[in-house]
Amino acid sequence: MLQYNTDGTYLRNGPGLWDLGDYGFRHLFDGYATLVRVSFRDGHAVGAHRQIESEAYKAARRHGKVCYREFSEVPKPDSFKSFVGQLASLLSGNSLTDNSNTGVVRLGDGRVLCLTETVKGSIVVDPDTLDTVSKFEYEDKLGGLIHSAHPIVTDTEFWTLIPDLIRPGYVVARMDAGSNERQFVGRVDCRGGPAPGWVHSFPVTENYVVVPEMPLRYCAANLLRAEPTPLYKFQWHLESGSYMHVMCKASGKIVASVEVPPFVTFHFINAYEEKDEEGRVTAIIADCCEHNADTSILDNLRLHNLRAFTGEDVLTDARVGRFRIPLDGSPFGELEAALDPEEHGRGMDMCSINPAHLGKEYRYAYACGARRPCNFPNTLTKIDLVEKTAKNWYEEGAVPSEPYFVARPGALEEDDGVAISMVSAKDGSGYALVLDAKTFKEIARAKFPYGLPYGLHCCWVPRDK
Ligand SMILES: CC1=C(/C=C/C(C)=C\C=C\C(C)=C\C=C\C=C(C)\C=C\C=O)C(C)(C)CCC1
Ligand SMILES: [Fe+2]
Repeated sequence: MLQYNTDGTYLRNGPGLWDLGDYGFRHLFDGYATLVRVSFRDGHAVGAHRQIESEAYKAARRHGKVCYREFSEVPKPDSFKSFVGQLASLLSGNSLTDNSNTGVVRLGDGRVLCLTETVKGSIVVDPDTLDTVSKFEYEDKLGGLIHSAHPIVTDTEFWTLIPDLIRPGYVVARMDAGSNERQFVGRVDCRGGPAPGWVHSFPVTENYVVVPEMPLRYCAANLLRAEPTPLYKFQWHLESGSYMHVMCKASGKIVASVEVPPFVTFHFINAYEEKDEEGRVTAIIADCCEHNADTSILDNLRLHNLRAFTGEDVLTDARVGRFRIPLDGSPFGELEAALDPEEHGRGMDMCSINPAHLGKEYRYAYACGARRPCNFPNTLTKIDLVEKTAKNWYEEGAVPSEPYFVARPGALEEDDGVAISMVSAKDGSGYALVLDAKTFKEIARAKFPYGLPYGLHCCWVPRDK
């Protein structure tokens, strides 16, 4: 029995199925999407889980093998002829996966969408039955085969970033709630390297979109390869430089483009406008889960490493990376740790905030941190960016997923609510964990009748909506 007075459904998406008969995937991000639901009602929790019926998943089930290009795996060409065929289908985007195993968002009009990095991998699901309802198809001419897996979604709009691999750059687009038509807002040309930097996510402020250009760049040749390369679909171009661009939401004009120290991030936490005493915007502050400019986190996440914890501390260090992007025309921006990474055990990823503070000044972030030695983030951490401290939750041998913040209805304070996570316990069982976001102490846990795989991102569907 849960003593928790917010009714609604917590949804979590992630790559949950890594085995096809005798064949096993090798990387965490390859798994076929598993959607989990925990519905809270009158103090009780009811759970369910289901595979998303993507074309990639259905074809793999039908043929007992990988049929589309996943994060690290690609279909094995049976012959040179079929390889040529694959090349053609890659150029058209046909061979790319629609395995929407990364995020789940509730759009302003109530539709629930599962997402990955491919545009075709946007799939509408039913949050009650977990049915795969339909493909989400854009009704515009913007095109693009890949996009940021994390759009910015509010009750009224949707912002997305589309990398352009042909003419290296990014297109920024927005879409009204209730529509399937993205509108072109503006374009950022890359300042370095042969291809755009990977944009798994990006932040916005009230008036600006921040476009990151990191030295971990998409690589067309790696997209074509049959075997996983050390950096999968990407290449590290330290020499290309790292940049942060700021685009005005209203005009689509670039108001700042600065060089910054090298960085590696999947997840931006939030961003806001820094103002002087007269209320003029002087800089953009953008925070992310930053892996100390080290790409080896991608290797850390190979299933072989995750399944073989030897007691050795192998998780690479991460921090809350805080960018300061000046708007006065200076050519350089800053990147520093927002707090001492020891506060959260030098592990930092899978973050959430109070959505009421999206794009605005904020104080708290919730994420997965580390208690060392470990091979994967194994704590939940509440970061106080003002005090520069962290409160940590830990249970021996447990692996918690993204702590997702849900505000208490009528809340006035930023941390008035709960953080919900799903935890895999040491004995293989699992439970949904509800932490008081203020104290970061456990309020309730609901045990599942069976263990569930690890998962990535979440959303909340309030009961009345
Ligand atoms: C990147 C491309 C593709 C696929 C991307 C996919 C399937 C997922 C990416 C997920 C990410 C980046 C998740 C990050 C999680 C980080 C964790 C758990 C960190 C923990 C460390 O502390 C396609 C779809 C194959 C297309 C090409 C590009
Ligand atoms: Fe993500």
